[in-house]
Amino acid sequence: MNANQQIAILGSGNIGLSLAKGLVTANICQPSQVILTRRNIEALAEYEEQGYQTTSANLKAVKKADIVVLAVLPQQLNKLLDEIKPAIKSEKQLLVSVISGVSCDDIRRYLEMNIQVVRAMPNTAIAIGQSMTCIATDNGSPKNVNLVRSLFNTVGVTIQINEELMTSATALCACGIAFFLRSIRAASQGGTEIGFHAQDALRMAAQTAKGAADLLLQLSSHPEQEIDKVTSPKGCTIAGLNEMEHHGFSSAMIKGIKFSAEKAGELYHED
Ligand SMILES: NC(=O)C1=CN([C@@H]2O[C@H](COP(=O)(O)OP(=O)(O)OC[C@H]3O[C@@H](n4cnc5c(N)ncnc54)[C@H](O)[C@@H]3O)[C@@H](O)[C@H]2O)C=CC1
Ligand SMILES: O=C(O)[C@@H]1CCC=N1
Repeated sequence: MNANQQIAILGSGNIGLSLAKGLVTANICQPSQVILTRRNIEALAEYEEQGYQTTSANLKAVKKADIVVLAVLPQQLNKLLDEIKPAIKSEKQLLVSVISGVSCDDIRRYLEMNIQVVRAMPNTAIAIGQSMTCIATDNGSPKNVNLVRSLFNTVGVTIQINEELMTSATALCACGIAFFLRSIRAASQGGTEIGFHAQDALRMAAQTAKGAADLLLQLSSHPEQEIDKVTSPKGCTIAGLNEMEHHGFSSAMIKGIKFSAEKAGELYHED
């Protein structure tokens, strides 16, 4: 972003604030170029002290912004769109939506406007520059898609996918943070039961998970290839692994991800 541009994040909750922190930490913009909105702006006091613009006035924020990020819950979106519609100029702003289960077309239809919309599905690791962000659009120009990708590339890794796969991307990557965290937590609980203090067990489990992920990412290898290197014949790894599989370890993860993807597809249109 150049120094004159401003980005408005409408709905500065968990993911909106993670995005703001990530962009500032990566030096993409100064806090003063980021307008954070939230209904209760007292919750943003610490951000205001750090130099971010904070307001509950979405309309004013949109008027000032070049890039508008929609970051409210799916069920809060229509009310927000009603509020900001008068300030949206298709030739001025780019709309970026991180909202699960809402298509680019849903947004255009609701606004009754032919504005470019690019969807981005980050995860909360964006706050530390480690997001896996999936990008999709049905009418964004290559220039705008590249702009959004370049923003999110500074706070992790991006991949462009077909929009139909965005609910799947939500389950695998955005919800995925919680799934992997729960498995690390479970490993640490096992570690405590076999003798480590809880704090040590958690650190040991987290670093082991990080090492496992990096083996795949840095060596471009397959999990089973790396697993084969750990499982000594008649050893304790294969014994533990098979015991986990007898209890449905892989199956639980697969079923959970499928269920999560189904739910992601229903979030906007339910109730
Ligand atoms: N939390 C996550 O890891 C991810 C969330 N998402 C999507 O991002 C969106 C937000 O999720 P979270 O940050 O988890 O929810 P959240 O509830 O933490 O944040 C939403 C924020 O929007 C604010 N808000 C609601 N209506 C508003 C309005 N009219 N004007 C201004 N602010 C308003 C709420 O006060 C709240 O702070 C959802 O659509 C979710 O599907 C996408 C990827 C990852
Ligand atoms: O749980 C949710 O609905 C949101 C979407 C992806 C991550 N959190």
